Amino acid sequence: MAEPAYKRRRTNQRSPSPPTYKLDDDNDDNVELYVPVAQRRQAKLAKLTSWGNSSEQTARQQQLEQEEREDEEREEERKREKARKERTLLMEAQEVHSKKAEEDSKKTEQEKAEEVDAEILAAIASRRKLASDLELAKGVSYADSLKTSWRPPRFIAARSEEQHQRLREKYHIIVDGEDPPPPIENFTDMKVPDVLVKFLKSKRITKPTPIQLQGIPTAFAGRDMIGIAFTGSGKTLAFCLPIIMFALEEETRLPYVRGEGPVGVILCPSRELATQTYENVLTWTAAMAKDGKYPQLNTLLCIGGIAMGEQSHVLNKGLHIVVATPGRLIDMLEKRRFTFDNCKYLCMDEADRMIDLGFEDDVRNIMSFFKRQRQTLLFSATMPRKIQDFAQQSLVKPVLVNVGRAGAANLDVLQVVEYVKQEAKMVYLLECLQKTPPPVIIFSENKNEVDDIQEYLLLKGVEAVAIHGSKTQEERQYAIKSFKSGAKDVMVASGVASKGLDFNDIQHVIIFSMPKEIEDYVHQIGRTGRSGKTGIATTFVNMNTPEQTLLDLKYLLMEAGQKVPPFLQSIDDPRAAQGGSLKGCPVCGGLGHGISNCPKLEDTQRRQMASHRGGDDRGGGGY
Ligand SMILES: Nc1ncnc2c1ncn2[C@@H]1O[C@H](COP(=O)(O)OP(=O)(O)OP(=O)(O)O)[C@@H](O)[C@H]1O
Repeated sequence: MAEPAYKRRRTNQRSPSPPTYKLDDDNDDNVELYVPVAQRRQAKLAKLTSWGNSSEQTARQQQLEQEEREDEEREEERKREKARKERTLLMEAQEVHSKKAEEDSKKTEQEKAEEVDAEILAAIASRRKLASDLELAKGVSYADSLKTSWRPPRFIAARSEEQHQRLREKYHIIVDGEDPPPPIENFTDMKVPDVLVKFLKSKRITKPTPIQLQGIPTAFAGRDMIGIAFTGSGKTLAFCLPIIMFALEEETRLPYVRGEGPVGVILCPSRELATQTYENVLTWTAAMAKDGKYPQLNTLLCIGGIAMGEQSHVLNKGLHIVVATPGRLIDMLEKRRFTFDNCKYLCMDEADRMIDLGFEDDVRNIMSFFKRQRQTLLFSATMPRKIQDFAQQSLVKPVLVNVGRAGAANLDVLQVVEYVKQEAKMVYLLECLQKTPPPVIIFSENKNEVDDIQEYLLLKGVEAVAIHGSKTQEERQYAIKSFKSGAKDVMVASGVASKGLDFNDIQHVIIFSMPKEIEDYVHQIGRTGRSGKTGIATTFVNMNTPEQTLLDLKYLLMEAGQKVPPFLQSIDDPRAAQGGSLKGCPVCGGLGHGISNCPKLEDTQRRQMASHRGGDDRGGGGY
């Protein structure tokens, strides 16, 4: 009687068969069960010798031995095949690895560094477009620039593109973008009203500077633009004139009444810069209204630290132009003190600084108050490639107008770099002040040091005022006013006063402590040598100045054809030893380092981390 199946299974469990192994894990259909040779031989021998006479058994024995030899050979072959397979995989892996190593070894250190730089740049380039949240959410994008009624004079429009290009080359203007408007060499041909041309002449502004010559026609034509030109080259007029002309056109067509406007807004990263731009706009609009031929335009200064009640007389009329810092502007828009329902023009001065200072979201917020397409203009003396690329994506058919390398120093400034020991700085400062007559600006990176320098100078009988971020709005205004009017000879300032401020005929800029970021240095020395005049900048460096900064400085001096002192000459660029070209940093424009060593990037990341932790680390006094 056959045993029940469950019992047989139990028996098998008690005397288990020898273990079997799969040879080929990848293919279950062809599984070949492997029984070790010794076991196979023993089983076979027992089977063959268990029957027949002795000669038959001997013959079977020999046959068995023969089979065993064949088995062994097969076994050897199987082992060799297995080893071959394993070796091939290993070798393949090794080959791939050594090929990559060979390719890597062919790359210069410079190429490897460039690859790393490109990776870092790609990682930080993931910004959102500079557009309003509504536009972003709805995917609204405009295909065409804003239409304006301005046309260049016929004789200029009739010129060929080659002729335009020759003119640009004459003034070292580089333009980029589709179908750029023509450069125009005088204000009258730009169709600027005679009264304003006369007024500008009275201020010794007779011929447009290169950025004006290409930038004003570009803005008049309604094109979005990025304008880059060195410090003191007249960017303010280039972006104020178009807004004034658009406002005039609107007001002439149908006068603005209370609650209407503005036509356009100019955004600045600091209160001081906004105040200065506002004063320029007031001067130019007043000059036009003076002879009664043109209507009076109303301009509002919208910055933190001043009571808006003071300006209620402007808000009680139709409003044409607003000059603002981001924080106060948002506040006013949210309170609906005015709206951007008919606003068509947005200009950001020192646009890169605005983004650097963390105003990117504020700018986007401001954009969301626009109800229709706007013309957007971004201006700066230093606009590194990273911000240019990012900004270009946010504009409509933009024209890039570039006069000189973004971040290059103004060639009208004689740059002198001196090695001065920390403890000798104060005394040497007095000696340095003798180089030129006043007015002189002294820059320091540190607020306490600004105060110390002012105190020291006052003790020595020098009429000095001081300005930095911890001063009250009144103190800041007093310092600027008394220095501008000539009542004070020396202004001691921290970085806040450096960018964009236009003081009359500064003879000498002394940089008491060299800023870490070379862009700041470019802006600081740029307070002299403005509107075609020459000036001197003396910079103190010593062993406290980071080598990286000194290297940036060395290259900047070389680029500007300035004297490089021996202690700077002796600093070697570690990148030079690695071969290849020494490109400027795309984040800050510094020529002495790549992106991986960028102090500005480090600083931005530090600030971002601080703001993630909840701190508001924004500087610049933009509110
Ligand atoms: N076409 C011109 N001819 C002569 N002087 C001019 C001209 N345009 C502007 N200026 C004068 O040049 C000075 C510097 O101009 P502005 O402040 O606009 O420079 P900027 O390019 O904005 O400099 P920054 O980058 O430092 O802000 C001003 O005093 C201005 O009146």
